Amino acid sequence: MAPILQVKDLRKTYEGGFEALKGINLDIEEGEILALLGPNGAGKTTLISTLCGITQPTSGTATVAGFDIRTDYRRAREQIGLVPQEIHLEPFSYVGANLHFSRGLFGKPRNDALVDGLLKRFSLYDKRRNRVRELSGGMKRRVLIGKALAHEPKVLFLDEPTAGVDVALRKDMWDAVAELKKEGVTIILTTHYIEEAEAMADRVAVIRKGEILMVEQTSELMQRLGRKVLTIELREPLAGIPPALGGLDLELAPDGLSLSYSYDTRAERTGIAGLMARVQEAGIVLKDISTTESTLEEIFVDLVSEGAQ
Ligand SMILES: Nc1ncnc2c1ncn2[C@@H]1O[C@H](COP(=O)(O)OP(=O)(O)OP(=O)(O)O)[C@@H](O)[C@H]1O
Repeated sequence: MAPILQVKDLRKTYEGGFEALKGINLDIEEGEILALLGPNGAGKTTLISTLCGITQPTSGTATVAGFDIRTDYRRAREQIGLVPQEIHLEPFSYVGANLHFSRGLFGKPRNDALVDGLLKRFSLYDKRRNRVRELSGGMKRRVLIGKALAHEPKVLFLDEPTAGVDVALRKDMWDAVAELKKEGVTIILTTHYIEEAEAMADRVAVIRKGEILMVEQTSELMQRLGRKVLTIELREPLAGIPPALGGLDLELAPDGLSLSYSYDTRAERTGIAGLMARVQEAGIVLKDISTTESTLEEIFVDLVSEGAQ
């Protein structure tokens, strides 16, 4: 099956000459969750806005469910639900009406059951007759998601869905996204919360200065770039790293009670066996050993700073 979203050499140069997108290529399969990660100003919002027809690309093509975003704009846009970064809602409008109205904008017939279902899913049903201005910030954000889904789009863009949202609501949002995925909705989200990408996304695309540095399965990215740290807890504190362990990439904790050794999981030889033999030879008594893997956050920071050099 053809990818639901196909982006080919998409470029955007803003008036004034700033190149915000420098030839983006990206294919997204139906039902996939892709996290778009990148530092401030990387071009994430520009990419989303371009795909949604809010911003005109300078060159390149993109299709949504086979419809070209330029030559078949209306039909392409119909396939998309957009949850923008900023909350734009008319304060005096009613919650339920927002969803009905949004559906109507796409020329879809009124569907009370569908709108009620969305209101219930996002715990807004009891508030359906309230005005937007009576809602909390988190509730408003949920109205935005309900609105974006009211015309039954195939692809949902979430531009930083959980920015400024408390932990409980963030978890709710993750659950809602997981449920939408089960229904076959394709989701592209931008986030600064890297644990969010790690928890939800099937693939992660890293974008920096208008270019995609990499797109990879979340699990493979972790494995490919992941480093592990072996921590050796000691029975007796060490004042310094003993000469017998010199030349190894070791760090001693400030309290002298643990040594940590960072190694590449991809390497043919991790050096762990040699390290352990030397620890034993040096007469160091161990209390415990553990390993930890780098989080996506660490990988991401590494990648972005590597690119910056
Ligand atoms: N209308 C515009 N005119 C000129 N430059 C713009 C315009 N909109 C965005 N830019 C520039 O394009 C670059 C990419 O911005 P964009 O908003 O796409 O980044 P982002 O990755 O979404 O950032 P953030 O994480 O901060 O939301 C930035 O350098 C920004 O200043």
